[in-house]
Amino acid sequence: MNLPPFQGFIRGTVQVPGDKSISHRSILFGAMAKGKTTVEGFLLSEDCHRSIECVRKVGVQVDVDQTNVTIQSDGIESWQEPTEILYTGNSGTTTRLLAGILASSRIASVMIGDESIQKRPMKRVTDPLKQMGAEIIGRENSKFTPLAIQGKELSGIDYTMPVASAQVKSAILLAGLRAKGTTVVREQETSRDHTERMLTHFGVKIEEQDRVITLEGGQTLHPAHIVIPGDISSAAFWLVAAAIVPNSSLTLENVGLNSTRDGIIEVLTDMGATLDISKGQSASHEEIGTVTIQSSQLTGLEISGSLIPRLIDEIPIIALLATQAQGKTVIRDAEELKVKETNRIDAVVTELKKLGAKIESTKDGMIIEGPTPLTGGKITTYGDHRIGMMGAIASLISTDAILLDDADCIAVSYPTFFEDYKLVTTGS
Ligand SMILES: O=C(O)C1=C[C@@H](OP(=O)(O)O)[C@@H](O)[C@H](O)C1
Ligand SMILES: C=C(OP(=O)(O)O)C(=O)O
Repeated sequence: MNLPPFQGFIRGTVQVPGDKSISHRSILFGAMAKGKTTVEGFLLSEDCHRSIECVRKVGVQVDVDQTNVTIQSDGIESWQEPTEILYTGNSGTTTRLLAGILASSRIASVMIGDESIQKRPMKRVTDPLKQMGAEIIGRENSKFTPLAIQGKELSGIDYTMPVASAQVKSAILLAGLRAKGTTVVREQETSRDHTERMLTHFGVKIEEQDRVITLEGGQTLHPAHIVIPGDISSAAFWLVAAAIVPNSSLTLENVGLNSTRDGIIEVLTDMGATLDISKGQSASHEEIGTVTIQSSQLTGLEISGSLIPRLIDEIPIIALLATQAQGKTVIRDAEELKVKETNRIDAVVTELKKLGAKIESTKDGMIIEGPTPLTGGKITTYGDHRIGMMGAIASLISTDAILLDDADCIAVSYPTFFEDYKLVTTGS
């Protein structure tokens, strides 16, 4: 896709599509509950379709009507053994959360994903699940998919997380729900807590104190109605666009503002962006609000430690933001980027360098010097939606056209991205 250089400013009001993390959970938890779960504001992206297809294969009925979804299930105890392999595509969230759920079910199943998923680490979930008694076989001693899982009764676990990962935390908690005894997950850094919030919404008793999450086994989920907020990880692309294109002003409505996900707001504020945030009423245990941003002078800063999990998926677009900030931006403690859809440290540094950015990789992040005017060029996405969107936003400030080798991958999380691109650049 060829994106010509842009000469105007960013303006208008955008409602980004539903949150991807919460959309996955609505399907998976709805499939575990006995009865009818209804969802509003569902994200109709490729990754979320993978979650829907997987639960359909175990006998759960899912009806999609635009962004309204109905899940009708007889409960996880009635899941049927799938005759086909469960295909999780590009979705780490589907693969890892489902691994925990299937391990505690009573059915045998096999899961496989696309080329990228086949390279992503699974031992981080298979190890603790096996400690709970799970029967899992996977490539290279359960390091990678395909994973073959024979569901059975598990025992609770007291597990200290070696990495900040909501997918690992969720897999253990979901397995713990049907296990004997208590499951305790201890986090060193807080990762997104959508699972804990949504389990509460489904009537599960779960406690969190000082990064220690505890639940008793033998609990069932009660069907619920879920309202999904706009995805702050999608909103981040427009927030950055408005921050770096001179004379811009943009409003994002109905954005999820969960405090375990709002690191991008903190970074923009600390860099000197002009932001106005009004929090609305929470829906389905998640905070929601409206964010307005205006372009302004930006200054580089350090991003590290507990802030990293709060903005892990936003680092590609934050790197682009940092190319336009005065001084140095240092991103540390972000090794996890190496095991996403692609190695996002290498991908971001290689691709932004092609556009003339002053950016270097480090062992756990990157260092960016700004402000630097960006040229056009050919961006390789590596099939990674977030690299694709970073490239598209770069075209809003580049002097020449940006050529994206594969814009289709953006549909993994944001299928209507280019409609909103047109909206914010043309006003309609
Ligand atoms: O739980 C989730 O919905 C997610 C958790 C994060 O992954 P990790 O758990 O690997 O950190 C994030 O990068 C991913 O996009 C979605
Ligand atoms: C890493 C991501 O998702 P997942 O882990 O679900 O593939 C992402 O959306 O950036």
